[in-house]
Formats: sequence, C-alpha cells, structure tokens
Amino acid sequence: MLQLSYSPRMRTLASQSEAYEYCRQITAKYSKTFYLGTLLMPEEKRRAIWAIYVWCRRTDELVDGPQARLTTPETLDRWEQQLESVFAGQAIDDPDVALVDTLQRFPLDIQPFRDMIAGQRMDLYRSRYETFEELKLYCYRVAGTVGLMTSPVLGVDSSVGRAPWDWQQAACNPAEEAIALGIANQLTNILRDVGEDAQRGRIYLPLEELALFDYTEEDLLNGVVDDRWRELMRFQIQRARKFFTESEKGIRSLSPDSRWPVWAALMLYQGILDVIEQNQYDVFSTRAYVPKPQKLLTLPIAWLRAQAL
Ligand SMILES: CC(C)=CCC/C(C)=C/CC/C(C)=C/CC/C(C)=C/[C@@H]1[C@@H](COP(=O)(O)OP(=O)(O)O)[C@]1(C)CC/C=C(\C)CC/C=C(\C)CCC=C(C)C
Ligand SMILES: [Mn+2]
Repeated sequence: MLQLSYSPRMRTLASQSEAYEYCRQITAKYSKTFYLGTLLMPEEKRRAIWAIYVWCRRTDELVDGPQARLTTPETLDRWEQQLESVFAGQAIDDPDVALVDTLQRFPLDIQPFRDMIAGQRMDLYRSRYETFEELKLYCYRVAGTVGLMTSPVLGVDSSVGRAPWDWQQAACNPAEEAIALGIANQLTNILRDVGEDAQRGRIYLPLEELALFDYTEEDLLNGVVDDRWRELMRFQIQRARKFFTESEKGIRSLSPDSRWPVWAALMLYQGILDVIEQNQYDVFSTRAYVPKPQKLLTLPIAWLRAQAL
C-alpha cells in the first residue's frame, strides 16, 4: 500500500536511487498510463516525473485513500509544511528525497503544488458543484496544476514557431495548454468514475447541467442510464474533448524528447472517452479503460503526431 503516513523515523533517509526506485514502483503500480508515458522519456526526465507523480499521489490519497477518514484540514496544513521543507531542500521522509533531487535538476515552481493541496481541501468540505465554472476551478487545482508542475521537466522548445508569420504558434501559450491537458484528464477521470464517486456521495457533474437534461441527483445516485443520461454524457464528453484539443497545440512547444510521451499520455487518457461511448455511457456498471493492445497501438501513432510541427 502506498505508505502515506510516513512518520519520520530516527534513521537515515533513503538514498536518491532508492527513493527514485520507490517512485518508479508507485507510478507503475498506480497509473499504467502515465508510467507508460514516462518510459518514452530520457532517464533524468522520467525520474523527475516519477518523483512528482508520487507527491501528487500522496496528496490525493490523503483525501481519497484508505487513510482519508483520518484526514483533517490540519493534516493538509502539515502536508503543506512538509512541501515547504522539500522546496527548502530538506527531505522529511524517503519519497521526498527524490523530489528534493528533482528540484535541484529542474526549476519547479511551488505554487502549483500549493494549489493542488487547495484542491484537495475542496474535497474535504465539498461534494457538489453547481456550475461548470466552480468545477473548472477544482479541475485546475487537482489536475491543471499537474501540467504546470511537469512543464519545467518536459521543457519548452523556445525555437519552435517564433517567426512572426507563424500565427499558430504565436497564439500558443504553453502554460495554458498544459493546464488544459490536466483539466481534460480530470474531466475524463470524473466521467469514468461517476459511479465510484456517487458511492462516496460525491457528484462532480455540475448540478445546473443535470437539470438542463432533466436528470436528477437521485437518478445519478441510483445509476439510471436512459436517454437523458446519454445526452448529458454526450455533452460532457464533447467538452472534455475540447480541452484535449486546446492542449494539443501546446505539445508543439515542448522539447522534442517530451512530445512523444505527452502525445501518448494524451491519447491514452482521451481513449477512455471513446470507451465510455462504446459502453453506451454506462459508467455505473462498467469501468471504462483502454485495453493494453490498444494502448500499445497508440504509441506509434503518438510518435508520428510528435514529428509534426
Ligand atoms: C507523461 C506525463 C508527463 C504524465 C504526468 C504524470 C503525473 C505527474 C500525474 C499526476 C497524477 C496525480 C496522481 C495527480 C493527483 C490528483 C489526481 C488523481 C489527478 C487526476 C489524475 C488521474 O490519476 P489516475 O489516472 O491515477 O486516476 P485515479 O486517481 O486512479 O482516479 C488526473 C486525471 C490529473 C492528471 C493530469 C495530468 C497527467 C496533467 C497532464 C499535463 C501535462 C503532462 C502537461 C503537458 C504540457 C503541455 C504544454 C500540453
Ligand atoms: Mn482525488
């Protein structure tokens, strides 16, 4: 189990290689999709992504994991203090050792990490969202921030499309596109996990949009799949795809060795939306996932898309 409640024992911390190996194992265990993406990266970058992934996973599990019932606002305060220590170069426990080393290699900004903790705080006291604007703030905090956290590792290729006549690139803002990919992933995650979240009394879909399709909270909590639900899901999927499309032009700005892994991660996650459609939008009885053969088939296609400028 992902050891989150690390009580710093009076012993020497793990070595950097031990800490990175732990991060590799956790990433491989908890997210086959992102792990596969990192294997397409150079060693230094993939290790940094593993370190960031484990911090993100630990943060999410404080509120979504087995220990969640013990988590209070003060727990998140202490976690934020531990984050400040890490950014000051002080590892508190073993996984921190990898992130401290990553910080010495890549210019990570602490603010997206703080914002993710703010997103997890929302999960402590909030289980409904009235409008998409409210939900978008949550998605930025728990997922858009991941795009900002990882961008300094992925690297932005400043040579790409700086010519004034390159109108496409001129309109590009890598930070906005990185956030858009995170939001697209989170919206997909929400659609995939509607049933699971409902079991925990959480409804992320905006209530005003349920009403738009004459679908009630009670219908959702009872897992009702009918034409109203399918219309509501078509609307949600269409919007999630818009955020994926928005992020695509940002991938052109990334360092060449990051474009393939990010295209792969984007296509693999977006593939979940296709599976939800194939499952006739029944996300209550069937968990949508991309089968492994299809995942592997995505890789050469992602490689080709990464070549296009
Ligand atoms: C290949 C690559 C760079 C991957 C990034 C890997 C990474 C660091 C992911 C962190 C994921 C995480 C655990 C975040 C904590 C909060 C949370 C759970 C967010 C949701 C992720 C889903 O995780 P999972 O699939 O494991 O689902 P369950 O928890 O099991 O339900 C999210 C959906 C957010 C994921 C967001 C991203 C991966 C951001 C992607 C954006 C970029 C890589 C930026 C690319 C840059 C440009 C310019 C486009
Ligand atoms: Mn969560």
